[in-house]
Amino acid sequence: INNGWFMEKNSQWPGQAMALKVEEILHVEKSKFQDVLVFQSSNYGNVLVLDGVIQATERDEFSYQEMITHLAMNSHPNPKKVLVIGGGDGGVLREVVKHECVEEATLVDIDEAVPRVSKKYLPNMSIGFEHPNVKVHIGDGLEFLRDKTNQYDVIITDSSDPDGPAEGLFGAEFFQLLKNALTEKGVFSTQGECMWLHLPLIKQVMDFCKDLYPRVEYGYTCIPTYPSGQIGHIMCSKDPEALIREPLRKWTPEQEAKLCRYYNSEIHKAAFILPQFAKKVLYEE
Ligand SMILES: NCCCN[C@H]1CC[C@H](N)CC1
Repeated sequence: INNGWFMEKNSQWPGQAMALKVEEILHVEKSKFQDVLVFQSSNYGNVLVLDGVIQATERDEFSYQEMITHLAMNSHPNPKKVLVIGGGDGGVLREVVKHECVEEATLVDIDEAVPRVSKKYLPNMSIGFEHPNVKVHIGDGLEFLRDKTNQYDVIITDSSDPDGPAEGLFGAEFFQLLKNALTEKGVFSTQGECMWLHLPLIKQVMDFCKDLYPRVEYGYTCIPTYPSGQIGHIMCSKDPEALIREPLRKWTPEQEAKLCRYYNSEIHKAAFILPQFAKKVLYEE
């Protein structure tokens, strides 16, 4: 932070940087896995930063949390058991429990510091931990999955970037373990990175998913404070009949208005309409 500005300079997005004006630094710590920073920004509320990378701001986090969750949840006929890998700030859990069919939502995050810091500085996200059907497990998502078979209807991998503790969540082994852990019509969504910055990585992940799943899609959302203002979700289903690109389940417009600030059944479909440069790389035969 210099002369009152935080700048998200990082080798994963060379030559560019998101900058946010800092009102007050609220928390600085080195956890077992990463540097943790929380600051109050002038115009985006409180901001959570891990290893110098913006993870969530109070002003725009809903875009990412709603889309990574509801694109998957509304692509499953009746999701009762849900697993969240990463997501230690609680935002995805907050979205998962909006679906009344959910009987159990388990969250696995490797770093106990993230839920702890989120509960203190991001109350509108950590509210996700308060639901009675929620269980939290601190540990490595990859290890957690090793002995799970046919257990989860939806798995959401809300990770940081591959450069850091989340590295294993972008590898081929992880997607095989996900497949074992999912039930017959299981659906997963991942933090699928940005089409302006990571197209080769997205292509690589989708290609090894295509060997494992009959349905593989990339859907995206707009979010001002993530690099290049856009982030996607790689979504797969074990059900060859699954649509994914259109919601299988819908709330009424009234429910949508009450429950969501970003997601609705129309933008569910729009999320999978890609610009030519991305469609060509990700879906070329
Ligand atoms: N719930 C926290 C979201 C983590 N996902 C982010 C996606 C964009 C990345 N540059 C940083 C992590």
